[in-house]
Amino acid sequence: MTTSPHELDSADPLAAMRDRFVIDDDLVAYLDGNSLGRLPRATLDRLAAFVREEWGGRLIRGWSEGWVELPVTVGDELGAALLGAAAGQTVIADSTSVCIYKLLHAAAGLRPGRDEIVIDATNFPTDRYLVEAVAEARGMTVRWIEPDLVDNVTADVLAGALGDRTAVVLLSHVDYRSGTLLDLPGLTEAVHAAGALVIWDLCHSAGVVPIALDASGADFAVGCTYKYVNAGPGAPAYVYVAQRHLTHARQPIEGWWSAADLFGMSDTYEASPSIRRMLSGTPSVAGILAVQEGVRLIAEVGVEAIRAKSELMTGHAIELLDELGLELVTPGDAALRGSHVTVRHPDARAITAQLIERGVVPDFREPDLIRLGLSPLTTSYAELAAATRILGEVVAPIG
Ligand SMILES: Cc1ncc(COP(=O)(O)O)c(C=O)c1O
Ligand SMILES: Nc1c(O)cccc1C(=O)C[C@H](N)C(=O)O
Repeated sequence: MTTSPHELDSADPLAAMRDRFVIDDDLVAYLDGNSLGRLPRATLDRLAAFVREEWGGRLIRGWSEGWVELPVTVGDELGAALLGAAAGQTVIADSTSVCIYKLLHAAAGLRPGRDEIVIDATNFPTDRYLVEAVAEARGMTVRWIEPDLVDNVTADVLAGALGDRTAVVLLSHVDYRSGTLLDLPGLTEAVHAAGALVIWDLCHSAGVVPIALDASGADFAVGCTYKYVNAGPGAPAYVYVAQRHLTHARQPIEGWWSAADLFGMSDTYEASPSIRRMLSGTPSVAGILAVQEGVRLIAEVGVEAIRAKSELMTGHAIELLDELGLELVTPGDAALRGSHVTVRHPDARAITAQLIERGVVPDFREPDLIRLGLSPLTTSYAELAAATRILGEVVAPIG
């Protein structure tokens, strides 16, 4: 006999976390937490208090009462809870795209004499566009890897692209379409063996997949906070720079916030010796506070527990989708996938529109993919069951 969604929710050790989020929408199922996570109740209170008391009450004094340090203190919290990063290597800043731009320049600058940037053709558009832009600006060449969408960047595929011209490799830890999880330690080692540096885009893995950047010897990493970190639309991103690169890495938007003495108003620029050198201008205090609340919720239960639920839930989703006879483009092996599951269907766009009409929110990705994001802190088995039941009703007449 199959286990009911109610029984699965009752047995879920993270089920109570759902109550820590605002869930007052009219949806049957929200399966898009991998694009925009739900609003934590703590964030609602924290931001209201910040606006009223800190901004409203303290005004400019807030900068010397803690705001200036926030990018680094919250960066350290995020690094410790989500990235396996010791303090002093992670900072909250800008958007993922801007941070990727900074890191590509910084990494390329550390490998003078090498003129290739390697990236896979399946990577997220902003990553691909920025690699092209930075390569052009620096007179470098883009070396494209063309992996299979499901297998994605394996050691073999990457090996064929690396050589003594490789300066930098940019990889996404979890593929935004297939959900394939790459071997971060293994691929990092392969890049290093070629004498190159690696930048990891952790957008679709941080908060749902345990990550050990320090232990893996990763050079650089970047990611957004509005997905599994639940920090809200447009919340700032984070940048990780391994300690050993900190004093040498130079980024291209050096402003007063990356300078050694922020309020020194010096005539000449001297980069901060700390991770602050990755900042540029005034950060969004409200945005960083939202990141802090999201990180604290994850830290409370730990990424390992989140991953355990994610593996079970994505496995359960795959079973339900298999029963509907749908084609999956997500690895069947839990060790090889992140926390979203993707279906390929020629009518994916129309199906997604019908699902949304019936209160089920997944997302559609060009050209024929429907992505179901399972966010372990907020997604219930009841939601997943309702979504797949409705999906079955929608696809049945189409075939
Ligand atoms: C893998 C990946 N990288 C980068 C981004 C874009 O980052 P942003 O728009 O926050 O700069 C996203 C999602 O939007 C993404 O999924
Ligand atoms: N960042 C987004 C946005 O500003 C608008 C709509 C969606 C997004 C997303 O995050 C998309 C997401 N990265 C994806 O994997 O497709």
